[in-house]
Amino acid sequence: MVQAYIHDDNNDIDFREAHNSGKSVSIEDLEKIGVFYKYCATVEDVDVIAKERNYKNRDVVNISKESFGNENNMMEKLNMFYSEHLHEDEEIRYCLDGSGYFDLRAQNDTDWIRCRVNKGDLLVVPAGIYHRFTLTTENYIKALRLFKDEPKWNAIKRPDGDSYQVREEYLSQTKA
Ligand SMILES: CSCCC(=O)C(=O)O
Ligand SMILES: [Fe+2]
Repeated sequence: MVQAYIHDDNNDIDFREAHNSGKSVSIEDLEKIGVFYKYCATVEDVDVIAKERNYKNRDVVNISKESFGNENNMMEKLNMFYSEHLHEDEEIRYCLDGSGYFDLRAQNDTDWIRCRVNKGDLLVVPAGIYHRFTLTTENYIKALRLFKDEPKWNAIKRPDGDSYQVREEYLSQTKA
């Protein structure tokens, strides 16, 4: 089950630590910022949602020291995922094993909402939301990435994303 809360914004400790401020965030609050969450016990459960939401393609990513050869290569990748960005498509991730944190900008565009995903958690991050990703201190995730069309990963960093239509559409759909 996803665990969501306001990030403590303490940049003095590793971004893979929990950073739990103690202010919890509900699934309903996640829905208000356009995020879809569902616990799926099996990949067959994911297939049902993929059919409903017309996700036609998928691949698997494995992020760990072993999959990137060494700690430095892994950290380089983590630093890329951790820089605030948005996508023009949904970011659809199902945790097959391990764990990770998806940080999502709250409606106030100031707080980070941290979502910890573990095995079985399906999270859909909407197009146009600023977000970032990191591993937990477990340093390992294996995730299914689903796509509406061809698999692609095009991250648009802040503030470049501000001028994108998908950003304006996201803001108009989720304004408080
Ligand atoms: C677990 S996939 C890594 C996260 C990602 O693809 C992203 O933040 O865009
Ligand atoms: Fe992303």
